[in-house]
Order: sequence, then structure tokens, then C-alpha cells
Amino acid sequence: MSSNGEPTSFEVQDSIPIIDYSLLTSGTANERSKVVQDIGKACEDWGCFMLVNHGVPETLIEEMMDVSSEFFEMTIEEKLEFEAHGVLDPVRCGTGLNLVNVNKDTLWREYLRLIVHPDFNCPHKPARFSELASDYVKRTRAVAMELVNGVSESLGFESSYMNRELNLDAGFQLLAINYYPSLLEVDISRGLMPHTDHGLLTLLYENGVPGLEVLRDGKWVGMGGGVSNAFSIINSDHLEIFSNGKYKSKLHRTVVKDGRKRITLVNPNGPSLDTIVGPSSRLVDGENRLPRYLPMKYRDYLECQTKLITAGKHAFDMIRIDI
Ligand SMILES: O=C(O)CCC(=O)C(=O)O
Ligand SMILES: [Fe+2]
Repeated sequence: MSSNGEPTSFEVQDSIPIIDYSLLTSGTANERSKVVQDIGKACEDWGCFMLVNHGVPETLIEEMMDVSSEFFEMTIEEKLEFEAHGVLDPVRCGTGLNLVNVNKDTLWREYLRLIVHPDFNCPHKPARFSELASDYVKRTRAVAMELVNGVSESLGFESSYMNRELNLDAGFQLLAINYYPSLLEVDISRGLMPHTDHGLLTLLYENGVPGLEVLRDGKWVGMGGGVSNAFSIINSDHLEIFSNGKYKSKLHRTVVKDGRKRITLVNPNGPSLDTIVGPSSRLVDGENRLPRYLPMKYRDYLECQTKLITAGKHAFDMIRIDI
């Protein structure tokens, strides 16, 4: 227990860690250094955590949920204007996992993926979508960048090290909105196959309908439910690569059993597309600390991943070095 009687992050054995973002931005030096430690422990031990007191206004999040719902409830003809093509198309709408046509009988969701940084892209309808999304992604990006600074410190670096090395000022940020329709409307089960995300950290906000699960010691553990007004934060592939395997990319999936529609606002946050990402040179040497991953340009990784996914493979398998 902390001095005021509140439970601290790691007292509850084997439950997803909870990190208080406000301690990172406005805590005392001691509080900040403790929360940096907690972030490091969460990234290493769990590969994910819940983020509370993040400062993104709840009203903005609610409006984003409403406008996203309006988007997906447009007619198919209207949505076809934004149909998915290449992985780097600025706006793409589709179904299934990335470009794969998953079996509709077992897994189903619709998605809209927008590249929102370095340039902001958004469908021109519904009318207030663009304004809301632009505000939302600026705020979530600020949270993500602050978290990366904390992660950088937790690895023993100065807080700006990862930002600089990975050219995060020109970083690639997506807003992926997932829509799992209500079971009363469509008689199908909804979800998303087990996968890891590209980038450094994914921020995910759900509309109160649970479904996200992470793999922990061979078992799927529900994430999100029970902690109100929180982001789920998930380690992604390039964090594992850059940390040379210390902070593993987290396998997750979605299984929606609740009859209500589920909407998630998901922000993968990556380096700039032209950054060649490999293990940090500060974490490897030619002797005891060998690199475990081959360097690869982030853009190539994304393109390669999309091609491989149809064959059920993962780009990670191409760059992982077996020691
Ligand atoms: O919508 C969810 O529950 C998970 C989404 C996700 O993992 C993704 O979009 O990569
Ligand atoms: Fe994901």
C-alpha cells in the first residue's frame, strides 16, 4: 500500500499492472522515478499495462466513439469510397485482419485505418469526424511520446534517447478504429486473431464492451475490463527489436462475447518510416551482448509483414537471430 492507502501498481499478484500517467508528467522527482521503474517492470514482465489519469478528456473520447459508430453505420456504398488497398494508403476501410479475408463465420470486425502522423488523414464524412480525430490523435500522440520517454529512461537511457534514435518527431502514427457489430444485428461471432502490432507502443481505448485478451504464461487473460477510463498499452514489435529482446512484443487477440457492439480506438506509434530499426547500439556489443534481431527499415517491415501475413507468417521470423 502507498502512504494514502491506495494500492500501488504491483501489489496484486498477477493482475495487469496499472500505471498512473500523471506521476510521469507532474509527479515529484521521486514519484517520477518510481513510475519509470514500474513502466519498465510492466514492459518486461507483462508486455502491457493499463494507463490511468492520462488527461485525454472523456468527452472527446465519447464523441470519437459516437462519430466512429456513425462512420461504420454508413451504407456499404458510402464506405467503399475508403476501401482498403495498400498498407500505406492514408485512409483505408476494410474487414478482417489487415488485408486477409478471414473466415466470416469465426472472426469478424470492420476497421478504418488512418495515417495521422507525420501527416493527418481522415475521411471527409461524417462532418465532424476530421476535427474530432485531429484533436484526439494530437492528445494520444503526446501521451505516447511521454510514455516512450519513460520507457527510454527505464532502459537506462536519457529520456530523449529513443525519440532521437528512432526519429519520432517524424514518427508514423496510425489511428485504427475497430468496429465489432452488435450480435443483435448480425449473426456472426466477432474478434481478431492472435497477433502482435508493429511500432513501439500501441494505445487502445475501448467503449466499455470487453474483448481484448493478452497471452500470459500460456493463458489468455482479459485486458481492459474493470479499470474505468483507462488506455490499454501494449508492447509492439519495434520495442522488442530496439530493446534487443528485453521488452517483448505482446501477443494479443480479441474475442467479443458480449452482445453489444464494441468499438476500439487504437493508436500504433512507430518510428519514422525511413528509420532502420535494429537493437540499440548501447545494448549490444561484439562479445556478451549479441544482437538478436537484424536491422530493417520500418517501411520495409510494414510492407513485408502485410505480404507475409497472407501466408500465416510474421516479419519477426525473418529478422530474429537465433543465438
Ligand atoms: O480492437 C481490439 O480489441 C484489438 C485491436 C487490435 O489489436 C489492433 O487493431 O491491432
Ligand atoms: Fe493489435
